[in-house]
Amino acid sequence: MINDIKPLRELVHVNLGTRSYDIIIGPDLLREGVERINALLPRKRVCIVTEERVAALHLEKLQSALSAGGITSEALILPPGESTKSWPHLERTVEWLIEQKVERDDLVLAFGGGVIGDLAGFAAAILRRGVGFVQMPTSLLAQVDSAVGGKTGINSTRGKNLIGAFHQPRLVVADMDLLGTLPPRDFLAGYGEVVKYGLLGDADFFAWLELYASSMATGDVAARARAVQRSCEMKAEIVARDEQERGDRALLNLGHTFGHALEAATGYSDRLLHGEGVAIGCTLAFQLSARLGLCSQEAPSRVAAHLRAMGMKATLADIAGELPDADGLIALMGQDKKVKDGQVTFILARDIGDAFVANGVDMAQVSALLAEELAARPN
Ligand SMILES: NC(=O)c1ccc[n+]([C@@H]2O[C@H](COP(=O)([O-])OP(=O)(O)OC[C@H]3O[C@@H](n4cnc5c(N)ncnc54)[C@H](O)[C@@H]3O)[C@@H](O)[C@H]2O)c1
Ligand SMILES: O=C(O)C(=O)C[C@@H](O)[C@H](O)[C@H](O)COP(=O)(O)O
Ligand SMILES: [Zn+2]
Repeated sequence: MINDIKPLRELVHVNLGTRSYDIIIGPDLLREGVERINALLPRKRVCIVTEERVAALHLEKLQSALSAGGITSEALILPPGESTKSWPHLERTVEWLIEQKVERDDLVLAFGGGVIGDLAGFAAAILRRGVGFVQMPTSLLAQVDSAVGGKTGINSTRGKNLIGAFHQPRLVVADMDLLGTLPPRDFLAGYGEVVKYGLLGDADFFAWLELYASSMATGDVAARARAVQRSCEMKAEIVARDEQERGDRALLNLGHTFGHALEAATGYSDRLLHGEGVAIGCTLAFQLSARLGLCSQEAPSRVAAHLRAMGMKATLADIAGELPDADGLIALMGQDKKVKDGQVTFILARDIGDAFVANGVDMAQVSALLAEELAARPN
């Protein structure tokens, strides 16, 4: 049984030439994390960017460990939530880092979920035309996805992550112990991105998740560590071959063409978390693939069944409140970063574990699918 296995410390390398770095994964990583940060620092001082919920639970311990390792630290504590990924908080963060006289050889420490990682990473990318940063992800979503690969940025009211830069971290420290305090809804939202990896490129991993993901949700640290490791391996491999999404890095966007439109439609609010939008978006991507005759009818049913078994949102019917009509959702997709020549790009699938990047998709089929799914929502 997976839950009898003590999780070990694992290491995944992101191979990007001079911008290469390690992801360390495991329980009880504070000491090793601090040692590795120390090795990267010419002067023994870091500026931590974090947010209120994470700070209340974990900041003191982090600062004590840094201090025990001979590193002084200052912390900026921002409000939690998606709305922090915005111009005002970016400005506040950059100005604070300037006030702290952060130099190019210093490190900014992003200590939080995907919101803090994306915002602090972007602040580091633009400050003095680029200072170094380290990701210490505290949510499942950030450990399996956002802390890795160097996509940093903030949202525009017109679309998700529309302002940003590619800026790779120098190190990622994914300490499993931090996940112990994550609320169940946020854990499951992060799980949406884990499922995505199985669906896009590893059918065996998806089958493993069908067996073990429920024990992950109830606290099985070994199962969590394995899922984080496999997700990071897959992301590292894709990012190493296409760092700036000129080609098949877009596979990591499975579920996101729909998901980002749904997040915009729900105002980047608690109505729909990013990972929840991705999970629903994955079901829609498989439904569209089946409708286009690319995969079997069973594939989307299997995706939705697994999400439901995990207690997750699986279809548009699971989003409470008003949604735009099909044309409205398609209009929101028009701001997607994968749009080429005015045409929306989708990530579709031939089967579970076999996704591909699809251009020139018949938008009448997309519209018909969305109209059917919207009509199936309870009034
Ligand atoms: N850059 C990328 O490649 C990439 C990839 C995926 C997602 N993202 C972005 O990541 C964001 C979503 O990330 P997220 O789900 O981590 O959201 P988040 O940062 O808002 O964290 C989710 C919630 O969990 C809380 N939290 C975080 N760690 C905690 C802990 N250890 N204990 C208790 N509470 C904790 C936060 O306060 C928040 O309420 C979105 O903005 C999304 O666009 C970026
Ligand atoms: O790293 C990537 O590449 C991804 O697409 C990962 C996604 O999970 C993530 O949500 C990313 O921020 C979306 O990228 P975007 O370019 O569509 O904003
Ligand atoms: Zn995502």
